[in-house]
Amino acid sequence: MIPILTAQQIRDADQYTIGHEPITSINLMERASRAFVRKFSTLVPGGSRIMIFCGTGNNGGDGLVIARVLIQQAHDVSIFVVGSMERATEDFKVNFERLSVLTGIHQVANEDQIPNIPGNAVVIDGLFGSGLSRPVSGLFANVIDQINKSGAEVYAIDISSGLYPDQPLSEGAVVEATHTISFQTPKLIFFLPEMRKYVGQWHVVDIGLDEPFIQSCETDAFFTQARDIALPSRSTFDHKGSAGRLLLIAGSKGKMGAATLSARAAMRSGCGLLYIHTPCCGLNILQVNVPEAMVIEDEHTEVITEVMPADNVDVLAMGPGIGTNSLTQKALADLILHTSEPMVLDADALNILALNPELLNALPPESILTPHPGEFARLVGAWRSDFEKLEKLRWLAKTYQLNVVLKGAYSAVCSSRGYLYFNPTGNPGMATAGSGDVLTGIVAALLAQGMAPFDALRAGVYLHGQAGDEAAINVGEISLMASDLIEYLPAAFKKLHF
Ligand SMILES: NC(=O)C1=CN([C@@H]2O[C@H](COP(=O)(O)OP(=O)(O)OC[C@H]3O[C@@H](n4cnc5c(N)ncnc54)[C@H](OP(=O)(O)O)[C@@H]3O)[C@@H](O)[C@H]2O)[C@@H](O)CC1
Ligand SMILES: [K+]
Repeated sequence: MIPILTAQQIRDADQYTIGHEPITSINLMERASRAFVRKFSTLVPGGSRIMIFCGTGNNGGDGLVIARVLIQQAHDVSIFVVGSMERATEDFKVNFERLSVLTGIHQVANEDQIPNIPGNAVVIDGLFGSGLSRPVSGLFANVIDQINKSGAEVYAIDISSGLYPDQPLSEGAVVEATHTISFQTPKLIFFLPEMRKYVGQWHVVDIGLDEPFIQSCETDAFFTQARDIALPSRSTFDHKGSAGRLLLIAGSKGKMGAATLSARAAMRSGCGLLYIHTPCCGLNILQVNVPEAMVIEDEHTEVITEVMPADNVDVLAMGPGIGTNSLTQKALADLILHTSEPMVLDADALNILALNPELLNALPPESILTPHPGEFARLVGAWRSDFEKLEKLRWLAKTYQLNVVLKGAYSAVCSSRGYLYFNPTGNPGMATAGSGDVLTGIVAALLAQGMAPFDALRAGVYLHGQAGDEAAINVGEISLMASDLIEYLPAAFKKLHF
């Protein structure tokens, strides 16, 4: 996993690397900027007119190095330095001298000197990086306004000017980048939907900061990588009873599709034995659609009214398609009170929890919740910013000792200790009916096979997204539907067994 560092930790990593590699700070700037150019060159067609805007801090210093390297590669480059040279950093000054030998540098000291930016130009934004200390206003804001209005493609160096790596949106001007080429580690804001407009598509380039130092930084947020995902192992002497016995409590009249999707996803995820508790109306549907499962009928024809834990199952999962009938509410409450092992709750089970919040206290510790943003809001109330949303996620997980995933782009998986792991897989095509039911089946099956609850959740979210990515390659994001996720689960599992 990749630790997500604060602005201060990034500065510390820079300083540590300078002192211990050792490398001079001017050479580290050179190395970072050359890494930027290597990535930039893969994204921008040759022959583009490139306009580089620099502040006089080290982000601007990077801009000057990038200008020099691009000029040496025969690109058409114009450079604009905004703000006072008196405040320039040492490394900026050295690179200013080096560049001056090769080309003229435009100074922008007032509004009249802001250049016209054609829509077909490529802008490189080096106004501010991680050293931003206040909202951007005045001349800098005017320059940013021109950049945003121009319609040109914008490549931010390290981070869009006006954004803090680890804080909510400031009130000042912010560059709306189409791409951000960031140094060494992704920044927290890259994972937040409200920042998308400013960050654009992000890329991280290795600038050789000290890896042991980065790994030793204390943080509670990470970006999950494939190598972090463990899977249950099968041994020669396994039989269906030892490969995980799951009781899925799902379905109600008109919502048997949710039960079917969950059940099939569980079987595709290695569940050894699957029981499905469902209202009588679901019997035939499930027997036909999931012949691998054993179906237990509720007394009621249309909704679930009573279900208890049984000795012959390892894990309980409840929610897909169950509705929120008062009889089902009571069934869930009774089940929770009689269960001591971690269970998986999704969909209407979460809505029932929101209607009866006292049940949260009774949930077995380490249970797993898989809300989408609507269900999450019902559980914790509305939020004003994505930062507040993450705080609420941590609060829910820590207060009730739960493992919770907040589904969406970069689904945030939170452990009961409040550690956040952003998931790298998945695509917008997965925002489709039944997608969540598939996730429930995958996670419950992994849990039933003996994985620790947090590991099962993180792996399930990763595999679900990977199946979505495999499906999207073949059917496209628009046509993608939840049953495709199940079809492509084998490919997702195979990919992890490299
Ligand atoms: N450290 C390293 O070795 C490496 C660093 N690298 C690069 O350096 C970047 C960080 O550089 P940095 O720390 O110099 O800060 P940067 O963002 O350029 O600007 C600071 C200047 O802006 C000013 N200022 C701030 N806010 C303002 C506002 N709203 N309006 C107006 N002014 C404002 C601020 O003023 P002050 O707050 O001091 O008053 C100060 O003068 C980093 O993102 C990466 O690109 C790489 O080369 C790798 C090696
Ligand atoms: K920048």
